[in-house]
Amino acid sequence: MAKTVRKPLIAGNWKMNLNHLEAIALVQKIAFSLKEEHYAAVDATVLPPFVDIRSVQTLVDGDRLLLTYGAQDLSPHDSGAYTGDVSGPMLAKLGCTFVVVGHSERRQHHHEDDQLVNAKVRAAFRNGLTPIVCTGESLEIREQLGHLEHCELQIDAALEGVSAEQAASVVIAYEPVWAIGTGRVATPEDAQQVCAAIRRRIAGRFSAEVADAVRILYGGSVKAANAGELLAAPDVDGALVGGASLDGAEFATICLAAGAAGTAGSAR
Ligand SMILES: O=C[C@H](O)COP(=O)(O)O
Repeated sequence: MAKTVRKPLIAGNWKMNLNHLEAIALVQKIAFSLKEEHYAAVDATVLPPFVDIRSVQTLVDGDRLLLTYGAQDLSPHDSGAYTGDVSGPMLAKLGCTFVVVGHSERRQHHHEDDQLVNAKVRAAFRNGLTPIVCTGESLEIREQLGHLEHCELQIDAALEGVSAEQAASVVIAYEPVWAIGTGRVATPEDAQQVCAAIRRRIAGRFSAEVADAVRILYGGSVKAANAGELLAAPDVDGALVGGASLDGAEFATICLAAGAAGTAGSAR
C-alpha cells in the first residue's frame, strides 16, 4: 500500500526537558533548519512542557512559522477543582494543535489506565485538539508474542465512543516500551507489522476510509540515522521522537527524511 494520502507527521516530545528560555532557543534552531517549502511534504510539531507553551506560541505566531505545537497531556475535565491539572480549553486557547494521550510513561508513572486514556481522548476532541494516542507493549508481552493483541486492545479502548469523523483525524503512535529511550530501535519490519495491524483494526471498527486517513507514527529511539528506513515502511506515517527532538538540527533532519519518504511513497 502506497502512502498516497497521508502526509507524514514528525512530533517532537520534549518530555520534562527545557525551560521556557531553552524552548525558545530550540524552536529558533528548528526554524533555521526547516524552511517554509519543506512543510509541503511533512507536518512538524513540537510538544513542550506546559510551562513552555506560551513562549513557543509567541515565537510561532510572531515569526509566522509553519511549525505547530501541542501538549504532552491534558485533564479529562474541562475545568474545576483538579489541582495541578491543565485542561483542554486552556490548551486550545494557547493555539495547541496536538495533545499526547496515553504515553507509556504516564501509564507507568501516573497509573493511567485505558478508561482514563479514553476520557482524555474525548476531552481532546471536545476542545478541538487532535490526540496523539500512544500504544505499545512491554518487552515481556513482546517475548510472549502478545504485542499485536495488546496494541489493538489499547487502541480499541482509547477510541471508545469516538465518532468515525473524529477517528479519521486521530494520530496513533506505536511505541514499544522496550525501545523508548533505550537506543534499541524496532526494525522497520517490527514497526510495519504493528502499524498495519492497528490500521486493520481501525478498518474493522470504523471503515476502510477512516483507516486510510489515520496517521500512525512509530516512536522509540528514532534518530536522523534510522528515520529514513523506518519511515519508508508503508504503514508508518511519521515518528514520535523523544531524545532526538531536543536537538534542532537532528529534529529537522528527521522531518526532511519523513518528507522524502512520503514523496517516494506517493510516487509508488
Ligand atoms: O514520545 C517519545 C517516545 O517516548 C520516544 O522517546 P525516545 O525517542 O527518546 O526513545
